[in-house]
Amino acid sequence: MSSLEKPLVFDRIQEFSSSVCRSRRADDVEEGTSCSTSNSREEEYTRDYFSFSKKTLSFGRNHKAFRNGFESWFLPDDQFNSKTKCNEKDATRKFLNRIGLPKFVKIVEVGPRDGLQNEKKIVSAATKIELIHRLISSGLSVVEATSFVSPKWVPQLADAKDVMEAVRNLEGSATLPVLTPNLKGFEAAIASGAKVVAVFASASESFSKANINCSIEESLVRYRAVTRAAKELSIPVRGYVSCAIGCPEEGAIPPSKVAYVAKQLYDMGCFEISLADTTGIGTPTTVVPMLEAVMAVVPVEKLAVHFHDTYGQSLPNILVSLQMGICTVDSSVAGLGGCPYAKGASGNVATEDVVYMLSELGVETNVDLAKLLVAGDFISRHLGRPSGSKIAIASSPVKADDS
Ligand SMILES: CC(C)(COP(=O)([O-])OP(=O)([O-])OC[C@H]1O[C@@H](n2cnc3c(N)ncnc32)[C@H](O)[C@@H]1OP(=O)([O-])[O-])[C@@H](O)C(=O)NCCC(=O)NCCSC(=O)C[C@@](C)(O)CC(=O)[O-]
Repeated sequence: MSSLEKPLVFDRIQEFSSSVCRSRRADDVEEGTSCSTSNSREEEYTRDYFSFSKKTLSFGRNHKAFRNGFESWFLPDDQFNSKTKCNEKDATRKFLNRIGLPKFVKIVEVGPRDGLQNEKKIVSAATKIELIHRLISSGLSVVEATSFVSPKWVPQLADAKDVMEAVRNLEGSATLPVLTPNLKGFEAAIASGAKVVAVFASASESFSKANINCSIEESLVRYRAVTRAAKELSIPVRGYVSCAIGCPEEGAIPPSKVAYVAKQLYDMGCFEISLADTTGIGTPTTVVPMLEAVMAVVPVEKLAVHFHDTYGQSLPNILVSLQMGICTVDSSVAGLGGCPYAKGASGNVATEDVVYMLSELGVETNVDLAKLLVAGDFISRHLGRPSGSKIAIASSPVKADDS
Protein backbone atom coordinates (compact mmCIF):
# COMPACT_ATOMS: atom_id res chain seq x y z
CA MET A 1 0.00 0.00 0.00
CA SER A 2 1.44 3.40 -0.94
CA SER A 3 1.57 6.07 1.73
CA LEU A 4 -1.13 8.03 -0.10
CA GLU A 5 -3.53 5.09 0.13
CA LYS A 6 -3.19 4.73 3.86
CA PRO A 7 -6.47 5.51 5.55
CA LEU A 8 -5.29 6.95 8.83
CA VAL A 9 -4.06 10.49 8.73
CA PHE A 10 -2.23 10.13 12.02
CA ASP A 11 -0.28 7.06 10.89
CA ARG A 12 1.05 9.15 8.07
CA ILE A 13 1.86 12.07 10.35
CA GLN A 14 3.79 9.74 12.63
CA GLU A 15 5.78 8.49 9.68
CA PHE A 16 6.72 12.05 8.82
CA SER A 17 7.55 13.15 12.31
CA SER A 18 9.69 10.08 12.86
CA SER A 19 11.60 10.30 9.60
CA VAL A 20 12.04 13.38 7.42
CA CYS A 21 11.37 15.92 10.13
CA ARG A 22 13.29 14.22 12.87
CA SER A 23 16.39 16.36 12.79
CA ARG A 24 14.29 19.49 13.07
CA ARG A 25 12.20 18.33 16.04
CA ALA A 26 12.73 19.21 19.66
CA ASP A 27 14.57 15.98 20.31
CA ASP A 28 18.13 17.15 20.81
CA VAL A 29 18.04 16.11 24.45
CA GLU A 30 18.83 12.53 25.32
CA GLU A 31 16.60 10.62 27.69
CA GLY A 32 17.60 11.26 31.29
CA THR A 33 19.88 14.18 30.50
CA SER A 34 19.60 16.80 33.18
CA CYS A 35 19.77 20.51 32.65
CA SER A 36 23.18 20.80 34.18
CA THR A 37 24.62 18.66 31.41
CA SER A 38 22.47 19.93 28.57
CA ASN A 39 23.40 22.69 26.13
CA SER A 40 24.22 25.80 28.13
CA ARG A 41 23.12 28.00 25.24
CA GLU A 42 19.53 26.95 25.76
CA GLU A 43 17.34 29.91 26.59
CA GLU A 44 15.84 29.99 30.06
CA TYR A 45 12.44 28.46 30.11
CA THR A 46 10.86 31.70 31.11
CA ARG A 47 7.75 33.05 29.53
CA ASP A 48 5.36 35.90 30.02
CA TYR A 49 2.10 34.72 31.45
CA PHE A 50 -1.02 36.55 32.32
CA SER A 51 -3.47 36.03 35.10
CA PHE A 52 -7.10 36.78 35.64
CA SER A 53 -8.22 38.86 38.59
CA LYS A 54 -11.48 40.65 39.38
CA LYS A 55 -12.77 39.85 35.90
CA THR A 56 -9.98 41.96 34.44
CA LEU A 57 -7.00 40.54 32.65
CA SER A 58 -3.78 41.77 34.10
CA PHE A 59 -0.47 40.82 32.67
CA GLY A 60 2.36 39.58 34.84
CA ARG A 61 5.91 39.38 33.56
CA ASN A 62 8.37 36.55 33.84
CA HIS A 63 6.26 34.10 35.76
CA LYS A 64 8.06 30.84 35.43
CA ALA A 65 5.87 28.02 34.27
CA PHE A 66 6.02 24.89 36.41
CA ARG A 67 3.96 23.15 33.79
CA ASN A 68 2.01 24.28 30.78
CA GLY A 69 -1.31 24.97 32.34
CA PHE A 70 -3.66 27.34 34.05
CA GLU A 71 -2.38 26.76 37.57
CA SER A 72 1.10 27.86 36.60
CA TRP A 73 -0.04 31.43 36.00
CA PHE A 74 -0.40 32.08 39.70
CA LEU A 75 2.89 30.64 40.86
CA PRO A 76 5.34 33.32 41.92
CA ASP A 77 8.93 33.16 40.74
CA ASP A 78 10.35 32.17 44.12
CA GLN A 79 8.48 28.86 44.09
CA PHE A 80 10.88 27.73 41.44
CA ASN A 81 14.29 26.46 42.19
CA SER A 82 16.77 25.73 39.44
CA LYS A 83 16.19 21.97 39.68
CA THR A 84 12.48 22.42 39.01
CA LYS A 85 13.29 24.59 35.99
CA CYS A 86 15.77 22.03 34.69
CA ASN A 87 13.28 19.21 35.02
CA GLU A 88 10.70 21.34 33.30
CA LYS A 89 13.00 22.11 30.37
CA ASP A 90 13.69 18.43 29.89
CA ALA A 91 10.05 17.51 30.26
CA THR A 92 9.00 20.10 27.69
CA ARG A 93 11.55 18.92 25.17
CA LYS A 94 10.58 15.31 25.69
CA PHE A 95 6.93 16.21 25.27
CA LEU A 96 7.58 18.12 22.02
CA ASN A 97 9.71 15.26 20.81
CA ARG A 98 7.04 12.68 21.61
CA ILE A 99 4.35 14.49 19.65
CA GLY A 100 6.72 15.56 16.88
CA LEU A 101 6.64 19.34 17.26
CA PRO A 102 9.39 21.84 16.56
CA LYS A 103 10.98 23.84 19.37
CA PHE A 104 10.41 27.13 17.58
CA VAL A 105 7.78 28.31 15.10
CA LYS A 106 8.16 31.45 12.99
CA ILE A 107 4.90 33.35 12.72
CA VAL A 108 4.24 35.45 9.63
CA GLU A 109 1.71 38.08 10.62
CA VAL A 110 -0.52 38.94 7.66
CA GLY A 111 -3.09 41.15 9.41
CA PRO A 112 -2.17 44.55 7.96
CA ARG A 113 -2.36 43.08 4.44
CA ASP A 114 -4.60 40.00 4.26
CA GLY A 115 -6.56 41.29 7.24
CA LEU A 116 -7.36 44.74 6.00
CA GLN A 117 -7.70 44.09 2.24
CA ASN A 118 -11.21 42.75 2.74
CA GLU A 119 -12.64 45.37 5.09
CA LYS A 120 -15.71 47.24 3.90
CA LYS A 121 -14.60 50.29 5.83
CA ILE A 122 -11.35 51.75 4.51
CA VAL A 123 -8.86 51.90 7.36
CA SER A 124 -6.64 55.00 7.41
CA ALA A 125 -2.94 54.73 6.66
CA ALA A 126 -2.23 56.14 10.15
CA THR A 127 -4.13 53.26 11.77
CA LYS A 128 -2.36 50.69 9.61
CA ILE A 129 1.00 52.19 10.52
CA GLU A 130 0.14 52.16 14.23
CA LEU A 131 -1.00 48.54 13.93
CA ILE A 132 2.28 47.54 12.28
CA HIS A 133 4.23 49.28 15.07
CA ARG A 134 2.25 47.44 17.73
CA LEU A 135 2.64 44.07 16.00
CA ILE A 136 6.39 44.47 15.68
CA SER A 137 6.71 45.52 19.29
CA SER A 138 4.90 42.33 20.34
CA GLY A 139 7.92 40.44 19.02
CA LEU A 140 6.63 39.34 15.61
CA SER A 141 9.61 39.12 13.29
CA VAL A 142 7.65 39.13 10.01
CA VAL A 143 4.70 41.44 9.42
CA GLU A 144 3.22 41.58 5.91
CA ALA A 145 2.65 45.30 5.57
CA THR A 146 0.53 45.92 2.47
CA SER A 147 0.03 45.12 -1.25
CA PHE A 148 1.20 46.95 -4.33
CA VAL A 149 -1.81 45.84 -6.37
CA SER A 150 -4.19 47.79 -8.55
CA PRO A 151 -6.22 50.22 -6.40
CA LYS A 152 -9.14 49.51 -8.74
CA TRP A 153 -9.04 45.89 -7.64
CA VAL A 154 -8.28 46.43 -3.95
CA PRO A 155 -9.11 50.01 -2.93
CA GLN A 156 -8.56 49.11 0.74
CA LEU A 157 -4.79 49.05 0.12
CA ALA A 158 -4.55 52.04 -2.23
CA ASP A 159 -2.34 53.71 0.41
CA ALA A 160 0.40 51.07 0.04
CA LYS A 161 3.04 53.69 -0.75
CA ASP A 162 2.20 55.84 2.30
CA VAL A 163 2.18 52.83 4.62
CA MET A 164 5.42 51.38 3.31
CA GLU A 165 7.24 54.69 3.39
CA ALA A 166 6.23 55.17 7.02
CA VAL A 167 7.35 51.74 8.20
CA ARG A 168 10.35 51.09 5.96
CA ASN A 169 12.78 52.17 8.67
CA LEU A 170 11.35 49.70 11.14
CA GLU A 171 12.90 46.93 9.08
CA GLY A 172 15.76 46.53 11.57
CA SER A 173 13.50 44.73 14.01
CA ALA A 174 11.25 42.85 11.59
CA THR A 175 10.90 42.09 7.92
CA LEU A 176 7.89 43.64 6.21
CA PRO A 177 7.02 41.78 3.00
CA VAL A 178 4.53 43.30 0.56
CA LEU A 179 2.46 41.64 -2.17
CA THR A 180 3.45 42.38 -5.77
CA PRO A 181 1.29 40.89 -8.57
CA ASN A 182 3.52 42.06 -11.44
CA LEU A 183 6.59 44.14 -12.32
CA LYS A 184 4.63 47.37 -11.94
CA GLY A 185 3.82 46.46 -8.35
CA PHE A 186 7.36 45.28 -7.72
CA GLU A 187 8.86 48.56 -8.93
CA ALA A 188 6.43 50.61 -6.84
CA ALA A 189 7.19 48.47 -3.78
CA ILE A 190 10.95 48.91 -4.15
CA ALA A 191 10.57 52.67 -4.71
CA SER A 192 8.65 52.84 -1.42
CA GLY A 193 11.39 51.01 0.46
CA ALA A 194 10.18 47.38 0.49
CA LYS A 195 13.01 44.93 1.15
CA VAL A 196 11.03 41.69 0.82
CA VAL A 197 8.20 41.04 -1.63
CA ALA A 198 5.67 38.26 -2.16
CA VAL A 199 4.10 36.88 -5.33
CA PHE A 200 0.78 35.06 -5.19
CA ALA A 201 -0.15 32.29 -7.59
CA SER A 202 -3.09 29.94 -7.37
CA ALA A 203 -3.61 26.22 -7.79
CA SER A 204 -7.06 26.94 -9.24
CA GLU A 205 -7.52 28.38 -12.73
CA SER A 206 -10.82 30.01 -11.81
CA PHE A 207 -9.39 31.72 -8.76
CA SER A 208 -6.31 32.89 -10.65
CA LYS A 209 -8.58 34.53 -13.22
CA ALA A 210 -10.84 36.07 -10.57
CA ASN A 211 -8.01 37.32 -8.38
CA ILE A 212 -5.32 38.48 -10.77
CA ASN A 213 -7.07 38.35 -14.15
CA CYS A 214 -4.83 35.78 -15.78
CA SER A 215 -4.29 32.02 -16.03
CA ILE A 216 -1.95 30.12 -13.72
CA GLU A 217 0.69 29.85 -16.47
CA GLU A 218 0.44 33.56 -17.29
CA SER A 219 0.87 34.37 -13.61
CA LEU A 220 3.98 32.19 -13.44
CA VAL A 221 5.46 34.09 -16.40
CA ARG A 222 4.81 37.37 -14.54
CA TYR A 223 6.30 36.01 -11.36
CA ARG A 224 9.44 34.82 -13.15
CA ALA A 225 9.89 38.43 -14.29
CA VAL A 226 9.40 39.64 -10.71
CA THR A 227 11.81 37.10 -9.20
CA ARG A 228 14.42 37.91 -11.88
CA ALA A 229 14.17 41.63 -11.15
CA ALA A 230 14.25 40.92 -7.41
CA LYS A 231 17.35 38.76 -7.75
CA GLU A 232 19.23 41.60 -9.41
CA LEU A 233 18.48 43.77 -6.37
CA SER A 234 19.04 40.93 -3.86
CA ILE A 235 15.41 41.23 -2.75
CA PRO A 236 14.02 37.99 -1.26
CA VAL A 237 10.71 36.85 -2.76
CA ARG A 238 8.09 34.86 -0.86
CA GLY A 239 5.55 32.84 -2.85
CA TYR A 240 1.94 31.93 -2.13
CA VAL A 241 -0.12 29.12 -3.56
CA SER A 242 -3.77 30.03 -3.05
CA CYS A 243 -6.59 27.48 -3.13
CA ALA A 244 -4.21 24.80 -1.87
CA ILE A 245 -7.16 22.75 -0.62
CA GLY A 246 -10.26 24.07 -2.33
CA CYS A 247 -11.52 26.78 -4.65
CA PRO A 248 -14.76 28.75 -4.31
CA GLU A 249 -15.56 27.89 -7.96
CA GLU A 250 -13.91 24.54 -8.61
CA GLY A 251 -14.29 22.79 -5.24
CA ALA A 252 -11.55 20.37 -4.19
CA ILE A 253 -8.14 21.01 -5.72
CA PRO A 254 -5.90 17.98 -6.37
CA PRO A 255 -2.68 18.01 -4.28
CA SER A 256 -0.68 17.41 -7.48
CA LYS A 257 -1.77 20.84 -8.81
CA VAL A 258 -0.68 22.52 -5.58
CA ALA A 259 2.65 20.70 -5.75
CA TYR A 260 3.14 21.80 -9.37
CA VAL A 261 2.63 25.50 -8.60
CA ALA A 262 4.70 25.33 -5.40
CA LYS A 263 7.58 23.72 -7.33
CA GLN A 264 7.41 26.42 -10.01
CA LEU A 265 7.66 29.12 -7.34
CA TYR A 266 10.51 27.30 -5.65
CA ASP A 267 12.38 26.86 -8.94
CA MET A 268 12.07 30.55 -9.77
CA GLY A 269 13.78 31.36 -6.47
CA CYS A 270 11.11 31.98 -3.84
CA PHE A 271 12.80 31.57 -0.46
CA GLU A 272 9.57 30.39 1.17
CA ILE A 273 6.28 29.12 -0.20
CA SER A 274 3.12 29.59 1.78
CA LEU A 275 0.37 27.07 1.09
CA ALA A 276 -2.90 28.89 1.52
CA ASP A 277 -6.26 27.35 2.32
CA THR A 278 -8.03 30.36 0.86
CA THR A 279 -11.56 29.15 1.50
CA GLY A 280 -10.82 27.64 4.90
CA ILE A 281 -12.31 24.30 3.88
CA GLY A 282 -9.30 22.20 4.87
CA THR A 283 -9.25 19.61 7.63
CA PRO A 284 -6.32 17.40 8.68
CA THR A 285 -7.70 14.77 6.30
CA THR A 286 -7.15 17.03 3.29
CA VAL A 287 -4.19 19.04 4.59
CA VAL A 288 -1.96 15.99 5.13
CA PRO A 289 -2.13 14.64 1.56
CA MET A 290 -1.65 18.16 0.17
CA LEU A 291 1.48 18.62 2.30
CA GLU A 292 2.77 15.18 1.34
CA ALA A 293 2.47 16.04 -2.35
CA VAL A 294 4.22 19.40 -1.95
CA MET A 295 6.92 18.05 0.36
CA ALA A 296 7.80 15.50 -2.33
CA VAL A 297 8.97 18.36 -4.60
CA VAL A 298 9.86 21.28 -2.29
CA PRO A 299 11.99 20.95 0.88
CA VAL A 300 9.80 21.17 3.96
CA GLU A 301 11.94 23.93 5.49
CA LYS A 302 10.91 26.17 2.57
CA LEU A 303 7.21 25.76 3.28
CA ALA A 304 4.72 27.72 5.35
CA VAL A 305 1.01 27.17 5.98
CA HIS A 306 -1.73 29.80 5.76
CA PHE A 307 -5.16 28.82 7.04
CA HIS A 308 -8.42 30.70 6.92
CA ASP A 309 -10.74 29.72 9.73
CA THR A 310 -14.07 29.46 7.92
CA TYR A 311 -14.84 26.04 9.43
CA GLY A 312 -12.87 26.50 12.65
CA GLN A 313 -10.25 23.95 11.55
CA SER A 314 -7.18 26.15 11.47
CA LEU A 315 -5.63 25.10 14.77
CA PRO A 316 -5.87 21.34 14.12
CA ASN A 317 -4.59 22.00 10.61
CA ILE A 318 -1.63 23.92 12.01
CA LEU A 319 -0.92 21.19 14.52
CA VAL A 320 -0.76 18.44 11.91
CA SER A 321 1.33 20.67 9.64
CA LEU A 322 3.86 21.20 12.43
CA GLN A 323 3.92 17.47 13.08
CA MET A 324 4.79 16.99 9.43
CA GLY A 325 7.79 19.31 9.72
CA ILE A 326 6.43 22.76 8.84
CA CYS A 327 7.94 25.46 11.07
CA THR A 328 6.40 28.64 9.60
CA VAL A 329 2.77 29.61 10.14
CA ASP A 330 0.87 32.60 8.71
CA SER A 331 -1.81 34.17 10.86
CA SER A 332 -3.64 37.42 11.32
CA VAL A 333 -4.09 39.48 14.47
CA ALA A 334 -7.68 39.40 15.75
CA GLY A 335 -8.47 36.83 13.05
CA LEU A 336 -8.85 39.59 10.45
CA GLY A 337 -8.80 38.71 6.83
CA GLY A 338 -10.23 37.18 3.77
CA CYS A 339 -9.84 37.65 0.09
CA PRO A 340 -12.22 39.97 -1.78
CA TYR A 341 -12.19 37.40 -4.59
CA ALA A 342 -13.03 34.37 -2.40
CA LYS A 343 -16.59 35.07 -1.33
CA GLY A 344 -17.73 33.34 1.84
CA ALA A 345 -14.24 32.69 3.14
CA SER A 346 -13.62 34.01 6.62
CA GLY A 347 -10.57 35.59 8.21
CA ASN A 348 -7.23 33.98 8.85
CA VAL A 349 -6.58 32.03 11.99
CA ALA A 350 -6.01 34.57 14.78
CA THR A 351 -2.37 35.11 15.69
CA GLU A 352 -3.34 35.32 19.37
CA ASP A 353 -4.86 31.82 19.21
CA VAL A 354 -1.82 30.37 17.44
CA VAL A 355 0.59 31.94 19.93
CA TYR A 356 -1.53 30.72 22.85
CA MET A 357 -1.70 27.15 21.54
CA LEU A 358 2.03 27.03 20.83
CA SER A 359 2.86 28.55 24.21
CA GLU A 360 0.70 25.95 25.96
CA LEU A 361 2.55 23.25 24.04
CA GLY A 362 5.92 24.71 25.06
CA VAL A 363 6.79 25.74 21.47
CA GLU A 364 8.61 29.06 21.35
CA THR A 365 7.52 31.94 19.10
CA ASN A 366 9.23 34.95 20.72
CA VAL A 367 5.86 36.72 20.68
CA ASP A 368 4.58 38.51 23.77
CA LEU A 369 0.94 37.43 23.95
CA ALA A 370 -0.04 40.31 26.20
CA LYS A 371 1.21 42.92 23.73
CA LEU A 372 -0.33 41.01 20.85
CA LEU A 373 -3.74 41.01 22.57
CA VAL A 374 -3.54 44.75 22.98
CA ALA A 375 -2.64 45.16 19.28
CA GLY A 376 -5.68 43.02 18.42
CA ASP A 377 -7.87 45.12 20.68
CA PHE A 378 -6.53 48.27 19.01
CA ILE A 379 -7.53 47.20 15.50
CA SER A 380 -10.83 45.60 16.57
CA ARG A 381 -11.88 48.89 18.18
CA HIS A 382 -11.02 50.74 14.98
CA LEU A 383 -13.12 48.33 12.98
CA GLY A 384 -15.93 48.58 15.54
CA ARG A 385 -16.38 44.87 16.13
CA PRO A 386 -15.22 42.16 18.50
CA SER A 387 -11.95 40.39 17.85
CA GLY A 388 -12.04 37.14 15.89
CA SER A 389 -9.58 35.64 18.37
CA LYS A 390 -11.01 33.17 20.86
CA ILE A 391 -8.25 34.01 23.33
CA ALA A 392 -8.99 37.73 23.00
CA ILE A 393 -12.68 37.12 23.69
CA ALA A 394 -11.94 34.83 26.63
CA SER A 395 -9.57 37.32 28.19
CA SER A 396 -11.59 40.48 27.47
CA PRO A 397 -11.58 43.24 28.52
CA VAL A 398 -8.11 44.21 27.47
CA LYS A 399 -7.77 47.88 26.65
CA ALA A 400 -5.50 49.25 23.96
CA ASP A 401 -4.87 52.16 26.34
CA ASP A 402 -3.32 49.72 28.85
CA SER A 403 -0.19 49.29 26.74
C1 LIG B 1 -2.88 41.85 -11.13
C2 LIG B 1 -3.80 42.97 -11.55
C3 LIG B 1 -3.08 44.30 -11.45
C4 LIG B 1 -4.17 42.72 -12.98
O1 LIG B 1 -5.26 43.59 -13.34
P1 LIG B 1 -5.56 43.93 -14.86
O2 LIG B 1 -6.76 44.79 -14.87
O3 LIG B 1 -5.58 42.68 -15.64
O4 LIG B 1 -4.22 44.72 -15.19
P2 LIG B 1 -3.75 45.61 -16.38
O5 LIG B 1 -2.31 45.30 -16.62
O6 LIG B 1 -4.70 45.49 -17.55
O7 LIG B 1 -3.87 47.06 -15.76
C5 LIG B 1 -5.11 47.62 -15.43
C6 LIG B 1 -4.85 48.88 -14.61
O8 LIG B 1 -4.24 48.53 -13.38
C7 LIG B 1 -2.97 49.18 -13.26
N1 LIG B 1 -2.06 48.27 -12.58
C8 LIG B 1 -1.58 47.10 -13.02
N2 LIG B 1 -0.79 46.56 -12.10
C9 LIG B 1 -0.77 47.40 -11.05
C10 LIG B 1 -0.11 47.39 -9.81
N3 LIG B 1 0.67 46.39 -9.44
N4 LIG B 1 -0.30 48.42 -8.98
C11 LIG B 1 -1.09 49.44 -9.31
N5 LIG B 1 -1.74 49.51 -10.50
C12 LIG B 1 -1.56 48.50 -11.35
C13 LIG B 1 -2.57 49.48 -14.67
O9 LIG B 1 -1.65 50.54 -14.71
C14 LIG B 1 -3.89 49.85 -15.28
O10 LIG B 1 -4.26 51.15 -14.86
P3 LIG B 1 -5.18 52.11 -15.78
O11 LIG B 1 -4.41 52.27 -17.06
O12 LIG B 1 -6.50 51.39 -15.97
O13 LIG B 1 -5.30 53.35 -14.96
C15 LIG B 1 -5.09 43.01 -10.68
O14 LIG B 1 -5.83 41.88 -10.97
C16 LIG B 1 -4.79 43.07 -9.23
O15 LIG B 1 -4.28 44.05 -8.72
N6 LIG B 1 -5.14 41.98 -8.51
C17 LIG B 1 -4.82 41.87 -7.10
C18 LIG B 1 -6.00 41.29 -6.38
C19 LIG B 1 -5.64 41.09 -4.94
O16 LIG B 1 -4.83 41.78 -4.38
N7 LIG B 1 -6.31 40.11 -4.37
C20 LIG B 1 -6.11 39.78 -3.01
C21 LIG B 1 -4.79 39.12 -2.82
S1 LIG B 1 -4.96 37.88 -1.60
C22 LIG B 1 -4.58 36.45 -2.34
O17 LIG B 1 -4.35 36.42 -3.48
C23 LIG B 1 -4.57 35.24 -1.50
C24 LIG B 1 -3.50 35.20 -0.41
C25 LIG B 1 -2.14 35.65 -0.92
O18 LIG B 1 -3.87 36.04 0.66
C26 LIG B 1 -3.39 33.79 0.15
C27 LIG B 1 -4.72 33.16 0.41
O19 LIG B 1 -5.28 33.39 1.47
O20 LIG B 1 -5.18 32.44 -0.46
